[in-house]
Amino acid sequence: AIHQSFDNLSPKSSFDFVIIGGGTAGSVIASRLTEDPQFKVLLIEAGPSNQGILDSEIPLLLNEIPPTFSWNYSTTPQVSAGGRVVAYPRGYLLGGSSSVNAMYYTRGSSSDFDRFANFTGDPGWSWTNIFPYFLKNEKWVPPADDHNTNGQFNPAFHNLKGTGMNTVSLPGFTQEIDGRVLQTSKDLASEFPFTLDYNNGTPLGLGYLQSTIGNGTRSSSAIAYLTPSVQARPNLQIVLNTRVTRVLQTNPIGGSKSFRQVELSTGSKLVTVTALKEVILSAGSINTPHVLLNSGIGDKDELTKLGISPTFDLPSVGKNLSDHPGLGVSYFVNADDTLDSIFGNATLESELIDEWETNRTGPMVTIGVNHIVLLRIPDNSSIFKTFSDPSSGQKSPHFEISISNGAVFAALAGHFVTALIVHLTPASRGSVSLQSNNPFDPPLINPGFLTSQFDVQTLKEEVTVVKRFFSAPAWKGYVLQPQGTFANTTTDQALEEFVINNAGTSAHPVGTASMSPKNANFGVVDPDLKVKGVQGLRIVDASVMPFVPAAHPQAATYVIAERAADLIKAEWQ
Ligand SMILES: Cc1cc2nc3c(=O)[nH]c(=O)nc-3n(C[C@H](O)[C@H](O)[C@H](O)COP(=O)(O)OP(=O)(O)OC[C@H]3O[C@@H](n4cnc5c(N)ncnc54)[C@H](O)[C@@H]3O)c2cc1C
Repeated sequence: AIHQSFDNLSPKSSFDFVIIGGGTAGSVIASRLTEDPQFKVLLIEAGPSNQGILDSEIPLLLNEIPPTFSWNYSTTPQVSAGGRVVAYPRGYLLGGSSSVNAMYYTRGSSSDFDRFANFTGDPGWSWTNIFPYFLKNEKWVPPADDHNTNGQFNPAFHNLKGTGMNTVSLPGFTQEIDGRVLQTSKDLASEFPFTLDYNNGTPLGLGYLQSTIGNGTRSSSAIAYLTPSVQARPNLQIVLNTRVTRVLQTNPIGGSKSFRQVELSTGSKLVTVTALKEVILSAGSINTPHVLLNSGIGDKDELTKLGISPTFDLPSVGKNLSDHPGLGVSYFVNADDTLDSIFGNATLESELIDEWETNRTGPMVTIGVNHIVLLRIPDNSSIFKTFSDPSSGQKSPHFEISISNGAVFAALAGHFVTALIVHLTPASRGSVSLQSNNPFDPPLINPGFLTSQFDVQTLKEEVTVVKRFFSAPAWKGYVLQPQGTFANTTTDQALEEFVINNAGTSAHPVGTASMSPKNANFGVVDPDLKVKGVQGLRIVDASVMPFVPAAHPQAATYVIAERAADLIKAEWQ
């Protein structure tokens, strides 16, 4: 059942597992654990339901999702990025960030997962062992326009059997620029070669975007895993609009501290609920360390300074924040049929929403990006004379370029083509910390953007690669002058200033409750995702990744959650 408030829950209820956060990972865990009727599960979500939010359902309207469904965080001033305070979106509703994200489905490279395995000493995280979980999560479906997809993906790497959960598809609406994008992979084949499927473990080249979209509609963790039949399970209770403030100590087990109790706010008062088996913290890369630190689990000296009694000294909590800095550059184009026409014209937008509601067709069924390019900085680049390569391997990209038929991610007057750069291998690291001992105060989020010169120098190089992309013959007569301050990036210094003044978040934070080897004196969780040194508390969300993968991280989050569900079931069944 779904409850709008904690007060609606029967006071007699008892739970084997209490999951904090009904987001991307938390919804997977709730769904998988309650497949076993013997497990009673409580899922607590701070935000409201995901139902009936049109801007969340319609892919192209992702930027119009109201701020009521975000935690509305922002960063601390980013000293190496012009002192700017950067908005930091996080989903605040059932499905979490999967209900508000941009729906890119990118798994990362095989070496990203092999690095997880080597770093943690657990072969279970390797690409080979994780691959079945991609197929367990993914439900490959035809695109919204049902076009022939031969030559646009490799079926060998996907689950076409209908047994998966999360719908994934190719773009269901052709953009006017698609032919030019594909022609660029021929015009400049050595730099931008076509790849049939970037989700095959070696994501290098220009390929068709795969998205978590089915029938022209967003697929989120809530939609895919908390279906009406899952919600109807007698062993699952979902409580919305309920914020967890802390995890509390329960009786020690085998001489170790135990944290099986959850403190939450009903809106008017703080109450507790205790798990018989485990508390699973799935509040995401920002709020998971926030809950831990408020609970006294973190660096004991830092907590003491804030007036919080340390309950367990774990200095790595909130450290190692890794995010992909990104930026967009646009060119004016010699056309008037770009996506910009839609956003400047309320009548047209509403007609296209009507088309979407009636047929699930038209431009609303995509995110406005049909192709992405995944590339490495060449080995002989002078950058590597100064910096070591932070990528996970030779077949793993350093950056991604998405090509969009408009300035879809910015409100600009005119007609544009846009390249969105995601710098996939940041060397900078940041942190999540507390500003006070009040659990309702937002955390201090410092991604440390551009604190490593590697990130500045590679982003400069990445912008230069975009310029080469649009210099291909395919764009002749179509691409006009660069838009805004991008037009001024004709000198090295101006390019550097452009990067420093424009790089922002791709909303991909990970690493703040990182896995580490079982007996390591750093890290937050063991490879089985149990919090180090304590009992009854596990973390399952993007925060456990020790390195940010060379990909938008929802696919990695899904497979981590799928494997975690198996680990938890194996332990308690
Ligand atoms: C705007 C945006 C665009 C993105 N685009 C993409 C993309 O295109 N492709 C991609 O792969 N990735 C994308 N990402 C990243 C991806 O969505 C996340 O990495 C992933 O969803 C994280 O999953 P999670 O389970 O760790 O956290 P979340 O999905 O954020 O879940 C955390 C949940 O916990 C709840 N919660 C937090 N604190 C508490 C508390 N104290 N009490 C109760 N509940 C709490 C939250 O409300 C939320 O529902 C994007 C993210 C954002 C925000």
